[in-house]
Amino acid sequence: MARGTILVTGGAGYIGSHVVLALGERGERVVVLDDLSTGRADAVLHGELVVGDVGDGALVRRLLRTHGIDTVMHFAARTVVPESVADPLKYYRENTCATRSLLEACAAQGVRHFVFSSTAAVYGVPEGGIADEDTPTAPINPYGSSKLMSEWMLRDLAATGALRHVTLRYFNVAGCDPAGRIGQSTPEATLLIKVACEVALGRRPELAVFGTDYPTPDGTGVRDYIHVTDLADAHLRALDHLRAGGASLTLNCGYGRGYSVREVIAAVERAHGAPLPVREAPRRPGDPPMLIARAERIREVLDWRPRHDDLDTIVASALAWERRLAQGAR
Ligand SMILES: NC(=O)c1ccc[n+]([C@@H]2O[C@H](COP(=O)([O-])OP(=O)(O)OC[C@H]3O[C@@H](n4cnc5c(N)ncnc54)[C@H](O)[C@@H]3O)[C@@H](O)[C@H]2O)c1
Ligand SMILES: O=c1ccn([C@@H]2O[C@H](COP(=O)(O)OP(=O)(O)O[C@H]3O[C@H](CO)[C@H](O)[C@H](O)[C@H]3O)[C@@H](O)[C@H]2O)c(=O)[nH]1
Repeated sequence: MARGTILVTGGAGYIGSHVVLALGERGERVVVLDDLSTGRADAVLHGELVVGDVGDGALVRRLLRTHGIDTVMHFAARTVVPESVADPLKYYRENTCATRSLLEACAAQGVRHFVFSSTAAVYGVPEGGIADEDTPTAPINPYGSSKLMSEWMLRDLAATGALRHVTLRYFNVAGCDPAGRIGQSTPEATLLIKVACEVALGRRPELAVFGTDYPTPDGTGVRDYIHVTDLADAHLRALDHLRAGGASLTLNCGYGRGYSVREVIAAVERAHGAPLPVREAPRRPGDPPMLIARAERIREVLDWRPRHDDLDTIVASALAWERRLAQGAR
């Protein structure tokens, strides 16, 4: 069957740009729609970039029609948990309402396949800190709620037979393209590994450890960090699954192992070769103590085989990219 063109929303952002690169390496036809609010045009190394809002229904319908798009990969979103606590309606507008508008356009134009960037934040505080795909969803911050509502709309639309979807619930994504072509360039980043690398290179004065009294082995937050290149591969496999006629799926994307904030700091110190200036700080609003994936299903169903499942590898690639940024790269 002929491969249709893929619309990648948010393809100029951190994760989206890595997936666009992987699609390009496979010779897929790609159109990126991104408003460049946190993404960068020069991170789009493949396909055509259209600058615009994913919530602009008329624009999206025109793109779907004129490019003959049969698959949408939807990354565009606001992604900062504490910001969502402070400004929840922004998250419901930019994540939930924009996704509703996108889905409406997809249904109207006959898009058949949809790959959605969801999040482990839909689980809230799962028992034991570990979640499989059947763990009840109970988000504890508006970011997670905004994404869960999007999941529900997608599920319900798929139930009408309009399209099939793979919803990928990412745990904590980190690291950069091992070849150093693109990386994480998010301005005013809040994610731990990115921030720690900025501190290592003197671009920030210190690293705040948000919470040292969690019920975890060393008192700091525990997360399941997954390399962005392995995550990009999961997207290609999701695409192949849908093209082969596979059923709609919801899958965790993680390695099934957790690291504390202190363990991440130690890994950055190993890669950097020097201690980081660290300050203990209060808990950050909206943060669960521990979030680890049970991630067997994606291996079984998509035959996903991660190749970068190692914290030191993840951190080394993130630090290498940060050095390039410090030298003026994108
Ligand atoms: N980074 C993580 O650890 C993580 C974890 C779980 C889920 N996710 C999800 O993955 C997706 C990508 O996240 P990321 O880390 O690459 O973030 P990012 O901010 O780097 O990328 C988001 C991209 O979407 C664009 N965008 C935002 N709003 C838009 C709009 N209304 N119209 C068009 N473009 C818009 C931004 O300019 C940016 O390029 C998001 O949906 C996020 O919720 C990320
Ligand atoms: O400067 C920092 C930054 C983070 N942390 C801590 O490090 C851990 C990881 O925090 P991140 O900000 O790196 O990531 P989150 O777990 O908050 O959230 C990320 O992963 C989630 C899923 O697990 C969501 O999908 C979300 O999009 C994405 O931001 C948390 O315990 C946090 O408190 C610090 O101590 N200091």
